[in-house]
Amino acid sequence: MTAVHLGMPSITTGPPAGPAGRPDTPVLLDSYGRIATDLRVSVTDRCNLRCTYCMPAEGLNWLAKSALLDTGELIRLIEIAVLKLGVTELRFTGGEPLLRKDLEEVLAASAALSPRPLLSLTTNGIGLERRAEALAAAGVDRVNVSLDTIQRDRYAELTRRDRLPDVLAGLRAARAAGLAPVKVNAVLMRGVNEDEAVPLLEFCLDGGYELRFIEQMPLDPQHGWDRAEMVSGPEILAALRTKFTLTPHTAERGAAPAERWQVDGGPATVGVIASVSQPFCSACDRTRLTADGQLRSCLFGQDETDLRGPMRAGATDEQLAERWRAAMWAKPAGHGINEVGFAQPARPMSAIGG
Ligand SMILES: Nc1nc2c(ncn2[C@@H]2O[C@H](COP(=O)(O)OP(=O)(O)OP(=O)(O)O)[C@@H](O)[C@H]2O)c(=O)[nH]1
Ligand SMILES: C[S@@+](CC[C@H](N)C(=O)[O-])C[C@H]1O[C@@H](n2cnc3c(N)ncnc32)[C@H](O)[C@@H]1O
Ligand code: SF4
Ligand code: SF4
Repeated sequence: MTAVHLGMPSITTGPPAGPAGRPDTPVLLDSYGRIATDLRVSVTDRCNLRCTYCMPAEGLNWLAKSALLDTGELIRLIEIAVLKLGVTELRFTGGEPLLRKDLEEVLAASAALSPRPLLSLTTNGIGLERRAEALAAAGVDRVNVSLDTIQRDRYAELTRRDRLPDVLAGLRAARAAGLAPVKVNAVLMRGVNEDEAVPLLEFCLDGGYELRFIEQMPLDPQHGWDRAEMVSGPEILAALRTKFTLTPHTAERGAAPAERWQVDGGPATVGVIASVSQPFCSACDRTRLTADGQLRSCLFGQDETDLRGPMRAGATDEQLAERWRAAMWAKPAGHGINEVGFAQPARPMSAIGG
């Protein structure tokens, strides 16, 4: 599917047009006709791991505490998204979202909204063992845990922290707390862990986790991404097929980044998030909020819209909602990674919210 640009002349019926041809609708519509119903909220840019492909050993220049949205500000923007802008799903991410001590409070406030949004978390799993029950009680529906290797030495090298046992305990705790399905996200890297496609799937089949492999994208702070080094979706599928029979999953994919396959006839599945080799931007339903209150219409966008400044200056809910709608109308068609002249956004993945 290709995104079709909704220019002003093509809109002849329906709601009246707003600024720059935007129809006066309450939802987060963009000029290509997509509606964002999935808000990804980064609650911090900090992390307790240092995955080599994500941040340097010394960490990054973290946002100052005063720059971060506080609990009340976060909840207010979530309320605006759900109650005024038609957002139906919230994903909390980071950095490492479990580093936010007020996460359960934000989750509980989100779960109390009517209509209640779906709530999920993307985490590295450190500390999940201790918090899984509380997260479930606060209203989290499901979690995605990042795990790129099941070899302890390799994990310590790749993340620069010897924490694999904590992550495995976190996965078990999430499953026990009923946060289903528990998904596992893995990035394969050439010469690092590309030999783990099959072992990771065996591990997830054993544990009852839903595994997805992710193509590495140009979002590293070092700007060192190299297309030739990326382990692509087709390569990953070929590796899996040396051991498993994969058949396309019949469920409607919708806006999901992962293309899913049934493993050995099902019901277990494995997914591939091939953002680079098979972009899914034309069906995108995402809007993003950074931990310092900047709105991004696209993971790869060059522009951000400040919500924190106006909010702290006394803007009303409707004024903030209007800024949000206007920013989303200007959302780009796609990430442009495969186009000449592509430029990586200034913020790395960990500061945008992966
Ligand atoms: N290009 C692109 N990639 C994305 C986007 N959102 C997530 N991803 C990629 O998908 C990976 C997994 O994201 P998750 O946080 O698990 O979210 P998800 O796959 O949408 O989650 P589910 O709803 O559980 O399937 C991320 O690490 C990114 O690599 C997006 O909007 N654009
Ligand atoms: C940025 S992290 C944030 C949440 C949490 N710290 C975690 O690791 O799950 C979210 C996801 O982004 C993935 N990621 C980080 N850098 C990436 C890149 N350049 N390309 C693709 N995925 C990336 C990670 O592997 C992880 O699964
Ligand atoms: S991928 Fe997640 S866990 Fe790893 S360094 Fe980045 S933010 Fe931290
Ligand atoms: S790259 Fe941008 S347009 Fe494409 S799926 Fe991600 S957020 Fe949506």
